Amino acid sequence: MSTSSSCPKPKFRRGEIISGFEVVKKLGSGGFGAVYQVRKHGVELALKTEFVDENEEQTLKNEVHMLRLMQWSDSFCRLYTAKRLVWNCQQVNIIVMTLCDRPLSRLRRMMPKRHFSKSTAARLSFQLLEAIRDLHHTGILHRDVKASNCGWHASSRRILLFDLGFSRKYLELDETKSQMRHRSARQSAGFMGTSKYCSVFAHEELDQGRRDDLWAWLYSTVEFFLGTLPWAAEEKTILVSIQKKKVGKKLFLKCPREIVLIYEHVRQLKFESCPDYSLMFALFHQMFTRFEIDQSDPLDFEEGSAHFDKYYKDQRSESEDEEKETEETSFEDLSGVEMDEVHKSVKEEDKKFGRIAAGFNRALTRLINVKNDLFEA
Ligand SMILES: Nc1ncnc2c1ncn2[C@@H]1O[C@H](COP(=O)(O)OP(=O)(O)OP(=O)(O)O)[C@@H](O)[C@H]1O
Repeated sequence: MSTSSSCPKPKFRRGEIISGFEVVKKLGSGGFGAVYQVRKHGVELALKTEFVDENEEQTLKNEVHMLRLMQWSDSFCRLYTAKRLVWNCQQVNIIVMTLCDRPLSRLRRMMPKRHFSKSTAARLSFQLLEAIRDLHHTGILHRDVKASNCGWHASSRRILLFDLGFSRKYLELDETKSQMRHRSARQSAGFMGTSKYCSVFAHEELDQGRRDDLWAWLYSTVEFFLGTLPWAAEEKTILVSIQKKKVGKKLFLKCPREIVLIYEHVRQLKFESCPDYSLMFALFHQMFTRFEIDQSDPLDFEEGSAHFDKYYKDQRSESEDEEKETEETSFEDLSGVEMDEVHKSVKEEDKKFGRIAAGFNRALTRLINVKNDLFEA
C-alpha cells in the first residue's frame, strides 16, 4: 500500500515542449502523476504524466484505458492523445485531455462557510451523480469519488469526473451465456479510496461495488450542502469509520429531505445491487421544483451569481500546496487491477462493455484523432 505524493514525477519546465505541447504551468500532482496546463495551436489542455517503471504501478495505463471507454459521456474529459515517450533519458507516459477550470473542492472552500448555496449544491450533486451513473453503465467503478477529483468545465457548464487511475471494471464476460455478469467479491480487496469519503465497507477492505461510489458521492454531497463532515478533523481512519457507522441517518437530516430518501435507498444496497438511478434522479427533480431551481441560473462561482463578485472574481488560484486538503488517499496493491490487460485489443474490451458505448467511442475517437499507442513502447 502506498500513499499520496510517494513517488517521483516528471518535472516539466514552463515553456518546455512535450510531444508538441507547450507547458504553461503545473496544476498539481497526485499519488502517482503530475498534471500540467499545456497549449497547442492556441488550445489549452491538461497533460498528466508519470514515470514508466516496469516494477511499479502505472496508473495512467489504467486511466487512459478507462477514459477511452468513457468518451461517449459528457461527464468525462475528452482524450486527445496518450503516449509513451523518452524525456531526459527516462520513459514517461503522458495523456492529454480537456482542461478543467478548478476542482470542485477548491470552489467549495472559496465560499464563506465552505459550502455552496442550496441551488448550486443540488445541481452539482446531480451532475456528479450523472457522471457516476455513466461510469457504472459502462461497467466501471471509480473507487475514489470526491470533489477534488471533479473539475468544473465552464464552457459546457459541466462537472467532469477525473482521476480514473484506480477505477476498475465490475463486469466480466460469462463465456457460457455470452453475457456480462457482476464479478464476484474478492475475499480481501485492500483499502482503496479516501478515508474521509469512502464507504464503511471500503474501510473494512471489502471489495467495492456500485454502492461504494454512491456512498462517497453521498458524503461529498453533504459537504456541498453543509460545508463539512463530522470526521473532517479525525486523522485515524478507524475512528472515521466508527463515526460513519454511528452517525447513520442523522448526518443527512440537515440536507434537503430528498437526500435523506436517497440515503435510505443507498443504505440497503448490497455488493452486487444495481442502484435505482431513476429513483435518485426523480428525487432530484422533485428537489429542483421544491426549491424553484432554474438550471439556467448562474452557479455560485459563475458570473451573475450573488457570490461571484465577492468570493470568486478576483481570487487567484491557490498554490499547489494550499490546494490539497488533508485527505489521506491510500491505494490497494495494484496487482488486482491487471495492468497488462491494457495492452490487449481495445476492440475486444469495447465489445464486452456494450455496443452503444463502443460505437460512440469509435466515432469520437475518429473525430478527435486520438493517437492510440496506449503506452506501447
Ligand atoms: N483535466 C484536468 N484539468 C484541470 N486540472 C486537472 C485535470 N486533471 C487533474 N487536474 C488537477 O491536477 C491535480 C492533480 O490531479 P491528480 O488526479 O493527479 O491527483 P489528485 O487527485 O490530486 O491525487 P490522487 O491521484 O493522489 O488522488 C489536482 O489538483 C487536479 O484537480
